[in-house]
Amino acid sequence: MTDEAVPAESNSDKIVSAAKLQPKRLQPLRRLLPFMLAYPVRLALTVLFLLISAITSLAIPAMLGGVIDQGFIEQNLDKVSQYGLLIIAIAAVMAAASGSRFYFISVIGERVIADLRQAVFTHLLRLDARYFDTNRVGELTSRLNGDVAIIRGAVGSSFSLALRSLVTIVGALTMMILTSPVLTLAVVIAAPAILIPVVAYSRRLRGMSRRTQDALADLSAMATEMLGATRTVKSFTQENVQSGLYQSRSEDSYRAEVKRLAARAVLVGIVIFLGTCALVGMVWWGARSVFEGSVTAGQLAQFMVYALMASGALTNVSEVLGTLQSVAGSTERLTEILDTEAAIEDPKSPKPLPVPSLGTVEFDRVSFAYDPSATTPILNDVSFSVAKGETVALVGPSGSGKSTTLSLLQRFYDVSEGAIRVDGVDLRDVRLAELRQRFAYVEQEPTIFAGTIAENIRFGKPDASDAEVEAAARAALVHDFVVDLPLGYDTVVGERGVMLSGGQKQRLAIARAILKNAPILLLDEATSALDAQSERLVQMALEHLMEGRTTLVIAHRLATIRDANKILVLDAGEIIDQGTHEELVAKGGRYAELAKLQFRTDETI
Ligand SMILES: Nc1ncnc2c1ncn2[C@@H]1O[C@H](COP(=O)(O)OP(=O)(O)OP(=O)(O)O)[C@@H](O)[C@H]1O
Repeated sequence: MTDEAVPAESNSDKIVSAAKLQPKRLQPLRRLLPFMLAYPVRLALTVLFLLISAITSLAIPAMLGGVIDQGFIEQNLDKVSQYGLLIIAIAAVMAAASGSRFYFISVIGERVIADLRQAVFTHLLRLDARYFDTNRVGELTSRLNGDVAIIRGAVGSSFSLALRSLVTIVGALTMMILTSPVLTLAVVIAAPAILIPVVAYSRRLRGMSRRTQDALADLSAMATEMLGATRTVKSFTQENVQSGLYQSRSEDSYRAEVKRLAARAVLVGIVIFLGTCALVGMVWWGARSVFEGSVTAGQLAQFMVYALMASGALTNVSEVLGTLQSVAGSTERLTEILDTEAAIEDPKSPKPLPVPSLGTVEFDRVSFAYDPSATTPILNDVSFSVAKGETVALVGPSGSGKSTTLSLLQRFYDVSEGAIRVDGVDLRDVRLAELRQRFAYVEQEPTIFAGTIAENIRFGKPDASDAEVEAAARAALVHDFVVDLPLGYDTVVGERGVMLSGGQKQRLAIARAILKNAPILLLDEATSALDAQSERLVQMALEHLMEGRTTLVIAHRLATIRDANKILVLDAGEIIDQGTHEELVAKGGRYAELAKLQFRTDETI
């Protein structure tokens, strides 16, 4: 009985999946069609091999009927041999066709997945900053990985199985009718007696399965969060607390799963019992027909094989439909990304920026809010201009809008009112790539990628020669520590540059900016103090970078501020004062207060 329990259990699963089916939820699958239709030859070959394999597999039971009636019953060994050879020949064709069908549909599946993944990734990179403000990166990568994996697992095999099963059902039913219309009618009438109770019961299972999945999702979200923050967990000695929390959630998931399994066990029992009753009924009815002489023994055997093929195919279809439903869900989540339009795109008729660059920046009565419905703007009526080669420092308390100013300048967001001009041209009239080529941006906490040092420096100019990379590295004082590394520029720096010190990371980011060689430098000075030696090296690297470039700097260091041609004092999104350091100090007031509190003076101590 245990041997039977295995297929019976998987059948119940399939039937449960069928019960979950809601046809309209399969609609998103249509979006996969264009990806498949892009490969018409492979698709046509798949259909061809599918038909050949289905037809040949239907021919074999017909041979079986002949073997029994003309071979076994008449005890004619020659006939058995003839049919045997025929079956072997048909099986050879069927094997070749099935293998080819599997190969072609799987290859199409892989191709579709690769194309879809690429389309989503490319599209995501084009979307604007606002999109990433409102969508969690973790969720997006999970869509890119998880949803693609779900589709990948199903597209090739499930489509193949669904097509083959549908053809088999139609073929087997036709052959059943041809073999014995009366027996077919009996089967068709008896089938609902089994299906109805099973479907009704499996509805209960549906809700349970969702609860298990929710509990599991909760568990994996917690693991991702905690494993990404092991240092914080250890530092606050929360290992045991978090482990306990994880355990209690894990137990929830376990209990939900046990409940579901118990319910499924009942379903398996129902399926085994009703299935056996049906089989006994069919054998009894078939035997009666043989005794009456309305069918031969061979025809009965043939009929039963077709009936088994049809029921196998039916359970396959139901299983596939269940799988396709989750594929539809994943497809929907991915196409949602593809359907999102970037709020910031290239203008319809772009204007060219002057060549060579004028190196000027102008904010003209700019107002801006991240949330368009907000009543108080983040920047309010901000106007200033930076001439070629000038250094302008932005200072102000936390949250006053300094980083926002640099984001707007690179057109990560569009201004709500007013205009920003670079080299005399409104940002919104310039192609995004052309605009951003004008800036070298050094972030406060520079992004270091998991590749090698050379790859990190080359990030903005992938075709730079080794000599150019080294020249930039020398200017940024990166070369000195690189030569001491065993693999030099080919040293892998680890995710987020974990193998580098804070000062080294900053110099690496400066080398990257030097190599980009853009006319306007946007600099967000690090607030965290480096030791004096590191600080001096970063300062020297920055001086190389600033040479001959227009610079807009969010300043935290007194040295930068002293050297600036102009200081803009921001407060709550407004420029409350501007001038040189000496002028502003002489005025006293807000700037002098701020300077005392905020600016790092370690270099003057
Ligand atoms: N992506 C965002 N979405 C919504 N609000 C934001 C976003 N970025 C910043 N803000 C808000 O805009 C205001 C200005 O932030 P901004 O980062 O420009 O200030 P800042 O002067 O650079 O501050 P800090 O010196 O602390 O970096 C803050 O109130 C902040 O909460």
